[in-house]
Amino acid sequence: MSVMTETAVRQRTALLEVQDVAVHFGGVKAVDGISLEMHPGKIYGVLGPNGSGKSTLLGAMTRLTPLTRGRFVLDGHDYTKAAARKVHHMGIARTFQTVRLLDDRSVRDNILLGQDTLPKERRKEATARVEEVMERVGVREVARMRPDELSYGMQRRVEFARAIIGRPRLLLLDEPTAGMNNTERAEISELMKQLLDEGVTQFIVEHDVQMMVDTCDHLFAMNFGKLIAEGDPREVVRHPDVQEAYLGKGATHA
Ligand SMILES: Nc1ncnc2c1ncn2[C@@H]1O[C@H](COP(=O)(O)OP(=O)(O)OP(=O)(O)O)[C@@H](O)[C@H]1O
Repeated sequence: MSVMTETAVRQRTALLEVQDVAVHFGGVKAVDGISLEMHPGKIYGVLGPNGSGKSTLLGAMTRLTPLTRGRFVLDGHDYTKAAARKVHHMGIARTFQTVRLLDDRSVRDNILLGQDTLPKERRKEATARVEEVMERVGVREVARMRPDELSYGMQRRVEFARAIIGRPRLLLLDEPTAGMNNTERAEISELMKQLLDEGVTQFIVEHDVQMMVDTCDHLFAMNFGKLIAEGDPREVVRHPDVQEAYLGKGATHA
């Protein structure tokens, strides 16, 4: 048997394993038996038409949405039954498709909000980092303002800052560039690449196919709650089932 270095062992271990996950809402099979793996140091994306189950999958991964069946394993630890708060502590953070900020708190307080439940040391560390994080996502000048005084694009940046302040290992982004102009989109893509360099594995739900091809290392495609393709982004968007499901029959893209 060959002796593997520690690095080789780590590379073989998936950061996140999703095993036969299903989420049914009554008769609606929003997620219907998804199995996938994400490895450290990559940007993953999921494409799929409206209602194909992308956001539900993301909600299930963070344990905010109850599972019908399946398992989640983060770095070898099964967290299928863990509370959402615990999952956050384990290093999974997310942004939401619709901005969820508190309008009676400042931008700065909103960014720190999710840290309340962390152990004291990690909370202190997050507070010490808040200026740097605000600078990074471009909201430092509006730190004292309330979210409802900001443009939608700025509100999305605040959400992004809130998700990265705790240094997650896995960052789940639900349509991070929705409502943004091209310059802002490019800035978010750049920020994602920087985070990747710092070792933050990412999973993005996004309808912007070109951005997904440009940004992601690996794409998943969903339809009717199932995985219909995965692999190299350019190959996935050319896959006949993806073309038909997502891009419309006869469409060509990328
Ligand atoms: N809380 C819920 N109760 C009942 N049905 C739900 C619930 N959440 C989602 N669904 C249904 O589950 C299916 C998948 O929805 P989901 O929002 O996950 O899709 P999506 O791929 O993220 O869509 P979009 O691209 O429009 O955001 C849809 O049919 C939706 O109506």
